Amino acid sequence: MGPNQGRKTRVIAKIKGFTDLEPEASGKWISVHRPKGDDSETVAVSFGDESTGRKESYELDYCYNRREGNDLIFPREVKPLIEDVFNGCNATVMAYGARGSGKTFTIQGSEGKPGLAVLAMTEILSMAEESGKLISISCYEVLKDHAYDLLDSDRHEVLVWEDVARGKIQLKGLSQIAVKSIEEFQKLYFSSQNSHKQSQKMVAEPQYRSHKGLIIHVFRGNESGALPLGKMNFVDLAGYEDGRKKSTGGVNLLENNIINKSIYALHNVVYALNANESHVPYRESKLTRMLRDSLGGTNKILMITCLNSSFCQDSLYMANLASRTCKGANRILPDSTKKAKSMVRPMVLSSSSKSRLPGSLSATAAKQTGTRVGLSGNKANVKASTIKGRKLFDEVCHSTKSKKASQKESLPLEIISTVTEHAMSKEAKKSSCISEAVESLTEDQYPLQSFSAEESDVLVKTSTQETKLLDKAKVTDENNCEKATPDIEALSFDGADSTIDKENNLVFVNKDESPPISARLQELSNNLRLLFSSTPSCVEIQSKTDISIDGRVSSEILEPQTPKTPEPRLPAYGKSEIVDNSCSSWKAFSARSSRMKNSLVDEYLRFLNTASKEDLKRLKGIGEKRATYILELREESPEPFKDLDDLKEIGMSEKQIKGIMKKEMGGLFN
Ligand SMILES: Nc1ncnc2c1ncn2[C@@H]1O[C@H](COP(=O)(O)OP(=O)(O)OP(=O)(O)O)[C@@H](O)[C@H]1O
Repeated sequence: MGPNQGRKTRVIAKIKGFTDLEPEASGKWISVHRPKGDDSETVAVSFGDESTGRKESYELDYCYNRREGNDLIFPREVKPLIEDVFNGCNATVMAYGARGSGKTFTIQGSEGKPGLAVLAMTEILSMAEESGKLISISCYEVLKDHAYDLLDSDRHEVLVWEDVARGKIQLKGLSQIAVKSIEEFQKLYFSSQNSHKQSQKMVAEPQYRSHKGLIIHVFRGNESGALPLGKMNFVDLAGYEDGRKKSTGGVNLLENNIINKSIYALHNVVYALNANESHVPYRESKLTRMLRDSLGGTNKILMITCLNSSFCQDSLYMANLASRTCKGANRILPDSTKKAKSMVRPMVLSSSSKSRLPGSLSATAAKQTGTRVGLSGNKANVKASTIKGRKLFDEVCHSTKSKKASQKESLPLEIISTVTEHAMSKEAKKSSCISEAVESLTEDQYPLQSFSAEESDVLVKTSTQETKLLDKAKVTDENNCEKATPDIEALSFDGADSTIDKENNLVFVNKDESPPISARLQELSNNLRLLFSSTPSCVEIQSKTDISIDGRVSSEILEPQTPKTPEPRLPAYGKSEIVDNSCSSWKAFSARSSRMKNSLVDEYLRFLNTASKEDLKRLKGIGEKRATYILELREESPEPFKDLDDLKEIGMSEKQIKGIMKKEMGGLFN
């Protein structure tokens, strides 16, 4: 590694090697200037736009050119991280970039050209053999902010549980398989990454893209009692694509926005860590939540910006992003920032003084990046890059920072791994497997009463056992998410539409003060009455947006209305429904009761998002500690509870919520 060896994060780039489709001549638009050759502390990556003659430069820690492959990147960048892992740290190597920029080639590699993960595993296995360590792997995929286990043939969903009090992350339901040889690893790894078996959700998406992650766990001890030592993450992020392009190659725009948002979220986290900010916005995406215990503290991060070798506007955006993230490392680079102006602006490569990034966050991000981490050479902007508490890309303004959040970051993080039985090939099954589930608490073991104020010190289900490696048996985690998911899904929102709904809901959040609980209950009561009113069964029931936050129900809803011919519409919970005139009473009843259920869930979540601490404590199952934690979460994000899944953040299961709601709301029917 170069002179930045001591740094927590290194942001480098790799220009994709030429392929048959991209002849050498096409690579002139991008060049690298390394002032001190291989030992350069920083390098400048320049992009020339042949049509306008403009040139833009971005400063990064290093950049590998087209001819420098993984065999060179590995010993310089990745091998030192492996040593850290064997010394008890976690390390994360991430490749991101435009679509087709060589991310998979860099991380995974191809036949005969091993990627960084494969080279790392070869080294790790050899070090493990020498030092008597045990190795296992997990593979996952993050699709639309949901994680799935890639070592499981059903690709069940993986849940991320955080024990904030103890600083632990639990990837609930993620399989681990022990590996002893590189052949064994390659078989598992490649089949998990490249298999066309998809979860049901994925099948519904013809051109889905996802982030793919590999975790290499290193254990000390022996097979009858191993303890986690460190882990190494490799993440191949989904390809970036400007969401505002006219043609996105058939890619779903919403999906694209989610992907871009999570790429920004990752950079925000790395920037905040580099800048030693007191608040690190891990909660902005599933991926950053999953990686949380590998990113903070003394853990190491290597970010690899993959750049297309021929002209690609999206690669420019990525280089810009990388350069900004690089600046989080307490460095101010006035010269290079003066150079970079407008080339990163989408569509138009000219004259604005403020650099903008496209995508879902563009409106806000453009405004904020202009003033926060400017690349325009404006001194104030350069200064802004070192201001603590600021972010590169910020969708919502975070008004206050929680001191407690910073305390949380400093807590020791341990790995709690959950092992599920997997259904891999016979060969895979032969390999010995991490066998003992760390814990197998079921929801039933956490009765509602256990979350009283006095006993709420356990915020999430946590392990009381150490992860152990056993030689043969594989034990199923009875509490894996396969069991939990159907219930959750029954009440959760459709991913795509709920995003829109959630954003709209922000309008209704009263941030200034929490209405009295009586008003809130009145509002719930109105909702319930509405749902139980004698409206003819085939008349559309108004969506919740017709009910105002102050508890009044619009007269338009209460007044009896002439039954209309129903039309397709987008109700509060995202799915387009038509109430058919010919529907049976049972269907009508089911539709209503499911709306009622959704309405209650929504009201409950809204209450958690807005109520005062005192009011929160009045809810069953909340208590002092949980109420305090909820307020902390609200400081980090104005609306932390968007769906039932988010309640796991405060250690509440769906079953508990339903029970609580039954108790809270039951009185309204009396
Ligand atoms: N350094 C390289 N040398 C030669 N060929 C490469 C190199 N990097 C990538 N390629 C080739 O370019 C193509 C795209 O690469 P790859 O699939 O790694 O891109 P990607 O960024 O992962 O794409 P996506 O965004 O679709 O996931 C592949 O055919 C790959 O073999």
